[in-house]
Amino acid sequence: MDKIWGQAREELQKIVGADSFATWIEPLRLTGVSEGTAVIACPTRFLSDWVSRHYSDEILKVLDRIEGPVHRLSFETRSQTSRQVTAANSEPKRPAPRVATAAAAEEELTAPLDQRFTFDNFVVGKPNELAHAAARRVAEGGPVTFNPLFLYGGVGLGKTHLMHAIAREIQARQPEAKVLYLSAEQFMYRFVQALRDRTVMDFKELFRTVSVLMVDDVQFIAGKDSTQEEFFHTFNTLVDQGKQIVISADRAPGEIKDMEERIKSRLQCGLVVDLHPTDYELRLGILQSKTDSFRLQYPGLQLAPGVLEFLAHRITSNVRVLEGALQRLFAFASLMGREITLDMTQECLADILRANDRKVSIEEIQRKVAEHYNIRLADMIGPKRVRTVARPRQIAMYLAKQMTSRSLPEIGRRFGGRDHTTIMHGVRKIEELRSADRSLAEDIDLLRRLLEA
Ligand SMILES: Nc1ncnc2c1ncn2[C@@H]1O[C@H](COP(=O)(O)OP(=O)(O)OP(=O)(O)O)[C@@H](O)[C@H]1O
Repeated sequence: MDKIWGQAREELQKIVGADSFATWIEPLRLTGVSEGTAVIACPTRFLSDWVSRHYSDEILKVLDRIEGPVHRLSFETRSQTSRQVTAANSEPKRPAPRVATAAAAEEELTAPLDQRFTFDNFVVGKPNELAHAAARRVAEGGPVTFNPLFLYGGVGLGKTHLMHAIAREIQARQPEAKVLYLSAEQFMYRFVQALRDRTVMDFKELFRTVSVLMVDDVQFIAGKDSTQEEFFHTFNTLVDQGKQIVISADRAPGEIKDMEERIKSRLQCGLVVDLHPTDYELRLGILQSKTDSFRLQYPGLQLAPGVLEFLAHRITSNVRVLEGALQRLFAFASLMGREITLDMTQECLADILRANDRKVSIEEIQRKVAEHYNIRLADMIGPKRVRTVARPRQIAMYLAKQMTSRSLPEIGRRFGGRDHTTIMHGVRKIEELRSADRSLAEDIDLLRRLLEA
């Protein structure tokens, strides 16, 4: 069974994506297949409900392909108290009314925490230091100083990572504390289910007995009136009882449209902190930290100097994209059995690099470098070979290769019709010098920053 499930997991990861896979599919196990029914063990009822509603088609298709006819999924939760069956092309069965104990029900409610999202793995830099410090403070427990802690920021900047890290840390420090972590979407889903099953009182009771409530992506309930109402009451009760609440969203409370004013104002009562877009240093730090873990996964892979710096400069959209790019690069290099070089990086990540292209032109680069080294712009394209001119020219070639998506022959044309091998030589020369000559490396960083500004 493990072999079949191993294969199925690989396929499912490709279909649903790494994040959803880690959250929803990773905790599942296939325990048997008989007469067209695959039995899947699931740690909580909440997870099995969610998976059967959102991923049963994908799981059925994959198992059917690998294992032969599979028409139905049967989910077994750890307690074995219930079995939920989902058939292909049919609506999921309505779960039977529950008479679970409070502890079991709570376990069902809490969304699974991603093992990778810990404080240790979170790289701190200027843009996220305040959010990180606040998250740490909440995770340490002790008297509640700000309630709620409201974390917000753009896509993929680490909100969920910090939320999971807080939840894990509190659980580790105070095993008796009831930490309830879930997304606002899951909150709504459970609330609607409670309405349908007429178990709203249980739902209320459950939420109101937790020690720490953490709700991710709260903007999701904007415009969902009855869910907002319920959320508001839960929120107030917990705050009144001095229980810690942690909320995340993709924007500041005041900017969430279709959210009731009273909720917005409640959300702003504690500490509101912003995860700012990453800067170069933070991106480089994250890449270095991820590279350390990839090195364990792909032992023996060589990484040429300058590749991480190149990625940190060129991929500025968000950390998820940055991570994905690095992952692809390591997987590609390991398949090819080759060192990760700048050329390979550009080839393998062409699509991501294009999407992140900051559109610095070669002319701008030449102008800035000429200004910086106090040489004439005409010398950038001219034939002079004295070092005081040739070195800045090579630096400009290097920056053109790193900061634009132009090919070597194209760059050559902009440098007075030079051959692509001359450009390649220039780029290599600067790569070598960069690692040996600190002041040159600093000069290049400064130039790059000026060009990015
Ligand atoms: N400072 C950081 N250090 C290490 N990894 C980070 C950091 N910031 C983000 N990441 C990683 O980037 C990825 C995206 O982060 P996360 O899911 O927390 O983003 P988010 O802000 O919740 O995004 P969304 O708005 O899409 O929900 C995760 O894999 C996370 O581990």
